[in-house]
Amino acid sequence: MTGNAINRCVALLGGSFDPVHNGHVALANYFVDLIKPDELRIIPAGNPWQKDGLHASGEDRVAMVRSAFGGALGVMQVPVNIDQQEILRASATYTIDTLRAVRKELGPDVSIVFLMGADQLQHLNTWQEWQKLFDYAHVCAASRPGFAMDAAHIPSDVAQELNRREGTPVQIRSTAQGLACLAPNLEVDISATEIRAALQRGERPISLVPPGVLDYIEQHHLYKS
Ligand SMILES: Nc1ncnc2c1ncn2[C@@H]1O[C@H](COP(=O)(O)OP(=O)(O)OP(=O)(O)O)[C@@H](O)[C@H]1O
Ligand SMILES: O=C(O)c1ccc[n+]([C@@H]2O[C@H](COP(=O)([O-])O)[C@@H](O)[C@H]2O)c1
Repeated sequence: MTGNAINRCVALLGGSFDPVHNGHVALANYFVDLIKPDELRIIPAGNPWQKDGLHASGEDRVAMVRSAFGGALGVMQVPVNIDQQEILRASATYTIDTLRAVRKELGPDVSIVFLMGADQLQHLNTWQEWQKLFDYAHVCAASRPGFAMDAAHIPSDVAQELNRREGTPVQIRSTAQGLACLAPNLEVDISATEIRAALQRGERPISLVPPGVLDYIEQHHLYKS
C-alpha cells in the first residue's frame, strides 16, 4: 500500500470474451455496485496461454465487447473503456505485464482493481508471478456456479494470501493496491464454452448473450465450426 492520497479507482476486467456474455456483464456490474470505481476497463486477452486457443479473432472479440458494454454510461453505471493492449502484444498474455503497464500509465495515486470469477481464483497460483499482482493492483473475485471459493477449493497459498490481504470495498477504493476481496453472492450460470456449443448446434442463445452480441455473431458467421 502507498501513503498517497488516492484520487481515482479503476476496475479492470480481463478475459478471453470468446464470446462476451451476460455472465461477464453481471460480474462487472456486481463489482461496479460494490466498489464504485470511476472507470471500468475491459481487457480482451491476446493470447490466453492457459486456454486451448481462441475461436474468434481479436477484432471480432473487441467488437462484441464494445457491443456488450457500450461506451460511456451505456449498460454500466460507470464509463467503460476497452483496452486493447493485450491483443496488440504478440507474446503470451500475462496479467502481470498488463498491471505493470496500467500502473505505469495511471501512476501511484489511483486504486486499480483486477476482477475475476471463482474459476480463475481456484488456480490463481498458476498465473505468471501471481504474488506480484498485488504489488500493482487489488484483486477481487466473485463466485460462479460450479466453482466454490471456500478453503477446500482454493489452493492453500492463495487462501493465505487472500486472508492476509482481505479488504473492504471502502479500503479498496481508498488504497492503490495490495488488497483482496471475495464476493460470494454472484450466481450466473453462463460460460462462453456453453454458448459456443449452442451456436454449433444451430441454437440461438438469446438468454445468454446481449442481443447486439448475438446479432454480431450471426452476421459474421462466428462459432459455426
Ligand atoms: N458466469 C460467470 N460468473 C462469474 N465470473 C465469470 C463468469 N463467466 C466468466 N467469468 C469470469 O470472467 C473472466 C473472463 O472469462 P472468460 O472470457 O474466460 O469466459 P468463460 O465463460 O469462463 O470462457 P470459457 O467457457 O471459454 O472458458 C474470468 O475471470 C472468469 O472467471
Ligand atoms: O497472467 C497469467 O498467467 C494468467 C493466467 C490465466 C488467466 N489470466 C487472465 O485472467 C483473465 C481471465 O482469463 P480467461 O482464460 O478466463 O479468459 C484474462 O485477463 C487472462 O489474461 C492470466
